[in-house]
Amino acid sequence: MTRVAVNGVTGQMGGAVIEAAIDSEVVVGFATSDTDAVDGVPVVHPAEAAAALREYDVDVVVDFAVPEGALTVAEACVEVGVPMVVGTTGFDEDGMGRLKDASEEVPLLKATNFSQGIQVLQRLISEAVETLKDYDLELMETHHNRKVDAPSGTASSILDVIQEERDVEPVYGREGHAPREDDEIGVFARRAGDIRGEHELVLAGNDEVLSLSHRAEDRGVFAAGALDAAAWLVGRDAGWYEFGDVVDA
Ligand SMILES: NC(=O)c1ccc[n+]([C@@H]2O[C@H](COP(=O)([O-])OP(=O)(O)OC[C@H]3O[C@@H](n4cnc5c(N)ncnc54)[C@H](O)[C@@H]3O)[C@@H](O)[C@H]2O)c1
Ligand SMILES: O=C(O)C1=N[C@H](C(=O)O)CCC1
Repeated sequence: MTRVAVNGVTGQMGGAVIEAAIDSEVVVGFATSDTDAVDGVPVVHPAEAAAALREYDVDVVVDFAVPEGALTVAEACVEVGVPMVVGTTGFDEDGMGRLKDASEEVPLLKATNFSQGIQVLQRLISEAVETLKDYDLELMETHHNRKVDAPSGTASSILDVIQEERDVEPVYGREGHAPREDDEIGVFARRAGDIRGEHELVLAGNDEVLSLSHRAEDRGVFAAGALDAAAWLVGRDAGWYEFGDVVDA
């Protein structure tokens, strides 16, 4: 059974990972909270992560925290030689560089969205944008009212997919006199209730509208995907991996 450490263990996703762990065992968690344990899982401060990885004989780390915390634990993974699955979003360019550096020493798999549906949505979007070359594109994401980063990491990844096919300039919201330029893509982030995650791309032109969308109905979909990725990652060579590698396996 894969022995997993969860970074961000006292959070919404940390709880979902513990709940979803059936073929894996969550043996320890990292968080800055004062909590000693959550659902029977011991909680350790991230500054002590390296020692905990050794003490609990961890096979792989699953991370759903904050960028600063993910980077702290990534350093511990490099020190001890433990693979890491990174689910945290909102990294800046420097943070992404530090993750890439870590992947030179350990297997590191990063995904902004661990649902299989978003993997398929991204592939559909790539084909649609390539085919409907002159259609206007607008992107919207909706998440719960506790989400602290915007737009979502998933929306940023969708933008990356689009920009592989077309040179578009993201416009994050519009107000006042704001005529639409041909190369724009409007990006809108809504925050409300406990919405788990909705993403929609609209392609409009030629007297028709195509809408491609995905809705996550439970955080368990992300937790299950991350645990599948974690089991897949153990034993691989050091390097940078993505969730598409797991979905296609
Ligand atoms: N990739 C995906 O599929 C996916 C899915 C859901 C959420 N997420 C991302 O996961 C992250 C967490 O989401 P959430 O809803 O669980 O948030 P949350 O706020 O509920 O939980 C965050 C957790 O991180 C902990 N934390 C804070 N500072 C820390 C530090 N320095 N070191 C270690 N832990 C620290 C908090 O104590 C808490 O346990 C966000 O970035 C979110 O975008 C990714
Ligand atoms: O709940 C969140 O926060 C989510 N974050 C990821 C993102 O930023 O894309 C994935 C969807 C849920």
